[in-house]
Amino acid sequence: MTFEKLIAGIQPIDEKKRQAAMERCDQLVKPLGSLGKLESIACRLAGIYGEVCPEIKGKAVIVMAADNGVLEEGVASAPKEITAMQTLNMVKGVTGVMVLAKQNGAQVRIVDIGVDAELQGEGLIQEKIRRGTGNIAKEPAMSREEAMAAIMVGVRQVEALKDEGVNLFGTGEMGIGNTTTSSAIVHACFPELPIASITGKGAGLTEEAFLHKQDVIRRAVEVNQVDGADPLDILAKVGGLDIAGMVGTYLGAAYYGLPVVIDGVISAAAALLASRFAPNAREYMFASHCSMEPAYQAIMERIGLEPTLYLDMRLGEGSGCPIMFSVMEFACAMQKNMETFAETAMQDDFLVDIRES
Ligand SMILES: Cc1cc2ncn([C@H]3O[C@H](COP(=O)(O)O)[C@@H](O)[C@H]3O)c2cc1C
Ligand SMILES: O=C(O)c1cccnc1
Repeated sequence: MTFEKLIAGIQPIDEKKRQAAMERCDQLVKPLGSLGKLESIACRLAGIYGEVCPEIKGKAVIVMAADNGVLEEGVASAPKEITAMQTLNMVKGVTGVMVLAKQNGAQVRIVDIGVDAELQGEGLIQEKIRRGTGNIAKEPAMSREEAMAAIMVGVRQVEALKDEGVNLFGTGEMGIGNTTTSSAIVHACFPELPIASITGKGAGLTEEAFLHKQDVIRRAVEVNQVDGADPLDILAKVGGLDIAGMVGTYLGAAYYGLPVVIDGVISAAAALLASRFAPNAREYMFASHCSMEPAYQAIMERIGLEPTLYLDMRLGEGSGCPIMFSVMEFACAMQKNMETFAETAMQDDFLVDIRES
């Protein structure tokens, strides 16, 4: 598959099916709108799957692990080795996303797309484009070709899982320093926003290092002369391999007409770029929880998505996705298993009375 074919193949969702689902939802034995976001989730899933009563058959979070060269600027409290260590912990099944996914019954695919170490582990997918990226404060993270290759890694993961029966995806990552690259992407896309308003402390930082992180984000976009209108330029110059792989997950899911869940701020930065590559891709995205990182809200407001859950989470890894999968399963159960007033064979005049009260 070529990149051009991928982008050209991303179609809008089936609006007629979404409308038909809304009609059924409005007929269910409940006051109109009373199941809130479960209703809008079920109806958008109906438009995606082309079924009035959508059904989730298989779920997977795809975790992209990579190192970020910008770490040498002192923008993160954790050392680089944590990326490799935590990737192996994922393989062992003991990290946050692994435990939450197991609880939901979702599988997790862990992809080494650019960790700066030779990793081995059962089930670890080896798709290393290069060992870590360049330091974006001084040079591009990677070449355009490398960014494109990393996107296609994500697309191929979706393709393989789809063939195994997965029809709901989640995006995850592991890469120390990637809240810096995420904020740099947001700065390149929305230069009008003050950098302080789109920068957070990531996994934890001192006040002094936090101010320095803002300066690094400013310099990264300046030094690389990023073209804010070209998503590939942004991704290659100030992004990362982890984020590029996630862009591929979004675009792949949208190409195959399947829903995909956004986790935290890094995942949201990838969603932002994916929607710049293909505006229709946004219709396949579901926001899970509201990350505590400030750039998250800035992205969501601008791409027009609303977080579903407020859990004060700021872990990343894809940890919000399995929680959202459960919410989406509840939404499908509502749509399929509740009965309509007509199905329960109530009298029409009585029905009008109670529904209008
Ligand atoms: C032990 C540990 C486990 C993590 N799991 C996810 N992250 C999260 O923190 C990193 C981003 O934050 P920053 O930009 O500040 O480095 C990413 O790896 C993200 O997944 C972790 C971070 C740490 C330290
Ligand atoms: O929102 C996130 O995903 C996040 C926040 C802080 C650190 N790592 C991830």
